[in-house]
Amino acid sequence: MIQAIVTDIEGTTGSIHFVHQVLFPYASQHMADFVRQNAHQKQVSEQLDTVRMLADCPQADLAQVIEILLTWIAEDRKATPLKALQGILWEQGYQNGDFKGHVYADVVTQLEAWQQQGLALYVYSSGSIHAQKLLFAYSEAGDLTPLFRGYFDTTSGNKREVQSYQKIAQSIGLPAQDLLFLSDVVEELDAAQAAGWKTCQLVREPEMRTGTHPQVASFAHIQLQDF
Ligand SMILES: CSCCC(=O)C(=O)COP(=O)(O)O
Ligand SMILES: [Mg+2]
Repeated sequence: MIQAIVTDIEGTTGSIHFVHQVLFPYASQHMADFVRQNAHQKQVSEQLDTVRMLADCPQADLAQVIEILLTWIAEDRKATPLKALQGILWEQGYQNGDFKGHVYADVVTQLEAWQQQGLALYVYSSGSIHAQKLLFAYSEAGDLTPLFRGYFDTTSGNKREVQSYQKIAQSIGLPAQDLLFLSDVVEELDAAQAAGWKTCQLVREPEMRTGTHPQVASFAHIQLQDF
């Protein structure tokens, strides 16, 4: 019996458009100034050092690190230090009211219903935990953070790797077969399934109908008794 639901964000709880046409452009636009102004802060300098290490450029100066970060944003690289910096940087955008987190209406209704039924709800996204909390705290539907019991990001591992789901199941403290993972990306669902999880693919756009996982177009169509 499903006891906990873990959901992806981009393409699942909210639109791909919001992430790629609002959040990523905001990060690209503000990254250089943000890095230059905050490079001396520990939480930023540590991430910049990790960027240098991952890029195999230990001597890179600030201008080069900024170039690497901008390239990674353009490539949609799920690199943990980039995601950490984006999270810090987006905070200002949310606080200024430059944008609100996009969440589909069916998601809000269904998450509330599941919470009422006693299910434990979690998020697993490549965006940093800080970025996840911001998106749901400043969502178009208001502060949705009380819905979630916990958050997981790439510090638990890559979303396409089986071990990430094993680690998250251990952290949640429930058997894998009692966990349902919701995502739009088949490779992520394949990894969760290989770890013993139940899976369901969100197909928000018809052209995304690929793979062999159970598919729904909306959270409203997810029937937990079918898993
Ligand atoms: C957490 S908000 C920003 C989302 C993001 O940065 C991203 O890369 C989307 O990843 P997801 O795993 O939710 O598809
Ligand atoms: Mg996704």
